[in-house]
Amino acid sequence: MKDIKVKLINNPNKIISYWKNEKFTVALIVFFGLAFNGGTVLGPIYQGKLIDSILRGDSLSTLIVLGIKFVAIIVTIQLMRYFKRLYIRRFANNTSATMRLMIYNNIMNKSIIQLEDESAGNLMTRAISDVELCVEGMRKFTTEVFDTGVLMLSYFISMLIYDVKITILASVFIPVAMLLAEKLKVIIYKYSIAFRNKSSEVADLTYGTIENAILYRVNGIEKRNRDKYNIELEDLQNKAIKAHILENSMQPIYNVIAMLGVILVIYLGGTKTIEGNWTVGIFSAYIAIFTAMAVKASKAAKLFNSVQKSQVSWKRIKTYLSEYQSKDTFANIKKEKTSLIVDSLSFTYSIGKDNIVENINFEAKEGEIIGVTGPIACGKTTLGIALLGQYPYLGSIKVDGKELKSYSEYERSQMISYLGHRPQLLSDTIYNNITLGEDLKINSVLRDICFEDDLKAMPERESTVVGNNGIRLSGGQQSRIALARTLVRKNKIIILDDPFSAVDMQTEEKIIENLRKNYKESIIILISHRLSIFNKINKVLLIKDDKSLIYGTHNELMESSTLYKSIYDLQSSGGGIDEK
Ligand SMILES: Nc1ncnc2c1ncn2[C@@H]1O[C@H](COP(=O)(O)OP(=O)(O)OP(=O)(O)O)[C@@H](O)[C@H]1O
Repeated sequence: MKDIKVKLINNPNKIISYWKNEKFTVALIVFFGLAFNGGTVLGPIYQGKLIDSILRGDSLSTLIVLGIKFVAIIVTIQLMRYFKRLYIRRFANNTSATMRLMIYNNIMNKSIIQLEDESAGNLMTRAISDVELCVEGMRKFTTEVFDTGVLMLSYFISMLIYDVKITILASVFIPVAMLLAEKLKVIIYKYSIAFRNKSSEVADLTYGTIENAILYRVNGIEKRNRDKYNIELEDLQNKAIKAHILENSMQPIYNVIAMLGVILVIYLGGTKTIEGNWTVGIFSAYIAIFTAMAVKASKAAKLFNSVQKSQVSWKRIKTYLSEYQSKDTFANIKKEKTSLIVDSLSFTYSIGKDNIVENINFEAKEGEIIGVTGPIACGKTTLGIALLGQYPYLGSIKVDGKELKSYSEYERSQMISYLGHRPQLLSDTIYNNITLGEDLKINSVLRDICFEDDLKAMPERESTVVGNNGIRLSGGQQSRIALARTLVRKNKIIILDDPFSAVDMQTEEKIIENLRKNYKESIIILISHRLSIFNKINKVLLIKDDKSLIYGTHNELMESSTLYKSIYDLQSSGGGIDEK
């Protein structure tokens, strides 16, 4: 199927928009749907004419002409059916792609706070599986508008043309079957939603189990976890049975109700035929049309059910469908010297909660490395995150004289790079992990992070695939590749949170030396517990337990802060800040 284009859509949270978005395809569906379903009735009509012609003893040539017409009608109708199906499938594919794009766009535009609230990955996986169900319901609905709606209408009209009284009397049972199906959908909906929710829970549990398999094994809790998983699976099965049993067990009942009218058709139509008011061919055509209509009507429940199921999915994805926002990639960043002025900065993750860091003041200029240290949980990581400007903050963070929050998100991403605690490596090559798909030279950054010897031992060099989360690399290699990613663009401000925890002290020293030499246009914020290299950097920010600060050079802090001096001395003699 060619020329499937993913189109942006207005009002993506209204389901009708998806039909509007595919106007041309929908027009073709309507054309072929009307032609196929409207024309289908001609099949039994011509079949009846053929029977009458045989009974009348018409000549062979008349029979052949009638036979050819009959075959031509059948072939044309089937062709119409083929095109109707083709375009409905195209509508479904396009809609599915559009919905996925809108969900992707919505997630990509969520703020960092919203993304932390719900795991973006899980959310996306769940929403995508709902897209499939929802679109399947939309496809069935579109199909059934013609296969049930138009078809039944054309059957009904042709039956009325044959005989109004018989048609009205015999068709009375059909709305009863449809009404029953319609009423039961509420109950089916209830069970269906319980099944879908459980299914999501089990999916989450499955992902969690895969992710934590080794943890469970090492700690000997595999059995406990398996037992819990089994209980959840049993519950899922029960809910699946309840959701499906009612839906499927009702079908024969609808059939019987809808078909009750056939008794009347046989009696009244038969009498009419015996009396000579109908030919055998008309009688046969009428029975065929009525039976087809009754069967269609009894299957209307399927339509209601599929619409109902798709509504369940639609409700779940609806909240993730919002107007497309293209990411702006315009950056107005000063080329000249970088400066950072932090004034009375206070920050907490959730509005209304106590500040985690408070009244932070310091200044830095390009070429400087600023160390941030302090006891466990004093807020070092939090300060690093606050300096990214992704969360709301109080006070001021000025980069090159302009308030950080007044830069656009894209500009901030171009000015500041950040290395968090976890290396967050992609299951890709070393090169792609560093460049994130951009065309960048990485030789010098590999030298800066002292990775050249490591690379020599890898036959594929920078094309080495690191495995899921960098599993094929050592801890120190993982953290240095993540460090290289943070350094490679030489952003104005580089925030490194504990980058050397998996690196030996000698390598750490060499890397710091490289940073000093080769990143003279950047300001580096180096968060660390380990103070051994703090005598080689420009300034140190010590955050104390009571949230108070000391800012100065290493030598100044050694003189002015007994806390800093004692930590430094302790670590120099083999202890650490945590023991303090
Ligand atoms: N995302 C978060 N939401 C709410 N509170 C958080 C969040 N992250 C950290 N905190 C809280 O902020 C406080 C400071 O944590 P932070 O990680 O900044 O300290 P740290 O000095 O970097 O710690 P460590 O030395 O252990 O690395 C802690 O009390 C922690 O519970």
